[in-house]
Amino acid sequence: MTDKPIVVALDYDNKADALTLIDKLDPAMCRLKIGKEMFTLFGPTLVKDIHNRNFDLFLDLKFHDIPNTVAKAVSAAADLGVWMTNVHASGGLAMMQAAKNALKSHGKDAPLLIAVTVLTSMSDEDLALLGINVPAFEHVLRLAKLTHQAELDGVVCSAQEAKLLKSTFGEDFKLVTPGIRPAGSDAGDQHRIMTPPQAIAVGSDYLVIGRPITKAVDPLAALTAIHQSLQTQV
Ligand SMILES: O=c1ccn([C@@H]2O[C@H](COP(=O)(O)O)[C@@H](O)[C@H]2O)c(=O)[nH]1
Repeated sequence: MTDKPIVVALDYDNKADALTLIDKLDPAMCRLKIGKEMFTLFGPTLVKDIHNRNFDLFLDLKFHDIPNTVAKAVSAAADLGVWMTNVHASGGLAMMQAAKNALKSHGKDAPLLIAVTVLTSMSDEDLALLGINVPAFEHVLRLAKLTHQAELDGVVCSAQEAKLLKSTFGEDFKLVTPGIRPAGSDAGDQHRIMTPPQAIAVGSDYLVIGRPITKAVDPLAALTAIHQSLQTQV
């Protein structure tokens, strides 16, 4: 199992609430993620606040635009010193290659760069509405192949595709899996889900977990329970 596989997704509209939770967490137990909501509301200052608390930060902005624009956005994310950032694989090979090239000048300080395949909220039926008439796992595999060809560090996928992707691309290709739900917890808008121990067992490197922790009555207890459920299976 990867060192510190849990990435807590902070989707708050209130910075004080987010910092209250962060101040209860231990950077030795988890990494953090902020996405479009928190970055739009609180910007690079929030990134600094999180870095000052010694957490690795995944800046989940899922860039998807023309290659030149995405390259500049990824470079700006790298300038913030984040641990990981991402683009949409659907932006295509040239876009992903431009993003990767933009990180060359950051050398060893470059963040991990991964690409979103098929959002974990999407089912086969949702894909069919877009004219994609193959099961989600096939489209994930197709986009992961493109991502691998562009020499990115890995993909965002669901844990349901993890076994297939690990056996196809090998151990070094990182699998970052949202749609993680402890047994009995509410799936919400997520479709392709798996429990934390199952996700690790099938090859997920990083488990992105939001509401099962942040909406719990006791978020620290929820995180600790998930952390312990992973330790017992090592
Ligand atoms: O395919 C994807 C890509 C990103 N996400 C993000 O992960 C978290 C999941 O939060 P939960 O509350 O655990 O559902 C959220 O920030 C999404 O933007 C994803 O879910 N699926």
